[in-house]
Amino acid sequence: MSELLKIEGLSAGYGEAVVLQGVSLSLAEGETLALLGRNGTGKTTLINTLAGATRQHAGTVALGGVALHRLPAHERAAAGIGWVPQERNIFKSLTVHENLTAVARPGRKGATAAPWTPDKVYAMFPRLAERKTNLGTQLSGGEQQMLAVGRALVLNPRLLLLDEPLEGLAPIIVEELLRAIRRITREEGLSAIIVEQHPQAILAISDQAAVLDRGTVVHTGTAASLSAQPELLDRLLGVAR
Ligand SMILES: Nc1ncnc2c1ncn2[C@@H]1O[C@H](COP(=O)(O)OP(=O)(O)OP(=O)(O)O)[C@@H](O)[C@H]1O
Repeated sequence: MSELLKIEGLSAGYGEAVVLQGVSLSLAEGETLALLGRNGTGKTTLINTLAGATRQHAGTVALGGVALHRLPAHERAAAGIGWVPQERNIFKSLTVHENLTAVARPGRKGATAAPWTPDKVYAMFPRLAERKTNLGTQLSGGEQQMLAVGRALVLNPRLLLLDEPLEGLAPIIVEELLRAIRRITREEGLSAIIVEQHPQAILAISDQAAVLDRGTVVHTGTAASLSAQPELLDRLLGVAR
C-alpha cells in the first residue's frame, strides 16, 4: 500500500506556545488511524495543524507527496484535506442542501470510488435528506455532525480528519455515525484520522492507532493489537484499573 501521509519531526502550537513536539507518524492510502490520548495531550492540535489552523514551528507534513506544511489553510482542501472540526462549524444560516453545495468539489482523478455528491451524502445519511431545506439552526446535534461529515465528504478529500465525531451524541446516533464512518473508510476506502474519547469503538473500525501524551507520540501500532491489550490501553490513556 502506498504512503499517503508522512509527518516528520512536527512541532506546533498556538502563538509562542509549543504543544506538539517532534511528532512523526505515517499513514498508508486507504487506512484509518485512531488518534488517542488523555484530555489536553494535543490530539486536536495535531488535527488542527494538518488543517493549517495552528502555528507550525518545525517539521514537515507530506500528503500524497505534496508539502502540506507550506500551504495556507485555505489551500489545504484542494490539496486533499477534509476537516470535521470538534465545533462542527456548519453554516447555521444556510440550509442543509446549501451547506453541501456551497463547498462541493469535483471528484479526484484516479479515485476508485464514485465521487461524493450531495445525493451520495443523502444516501449515507437519510436524516439529512429529510432535512434538506432546514436551516443549520434547526438541526439536532447529531444531524449537525452528519452535516459536518457530509460537508467534508463533498470536498472529495484524500484524507478525512474527524475530531471527536461522537462527542455529546445520543447512543442511537453514535451507532448511526459509527456505521457511516465504517462505510466511508472500509467500503469507500477513504483514509481517515479519527480522534475519539471512546477508544474501543474507534479502534474497532481503525487499522492503525497512535497515542499522544504531552504533545509527543508515546505509542504506535495496529488498532487490533492495542484493542487486544486493554491494560496497555488503560495505562496509555491514564485510566485507573
Ligand atoms: N487555542 C489555543 N491557544 C492556546 N493553547 C491551546 C489552544 N487550544 C489548546 N491549547 C492547549 O494545547 C494543549 C493541547 O490541547 P488539545 O486541545 O490539542 O488536546 P486534546 O488532546 O485534543 O484534548 P481534548 O481531548 O480535551 O480535546 C492543552 O494544554 C491546551 O490548553
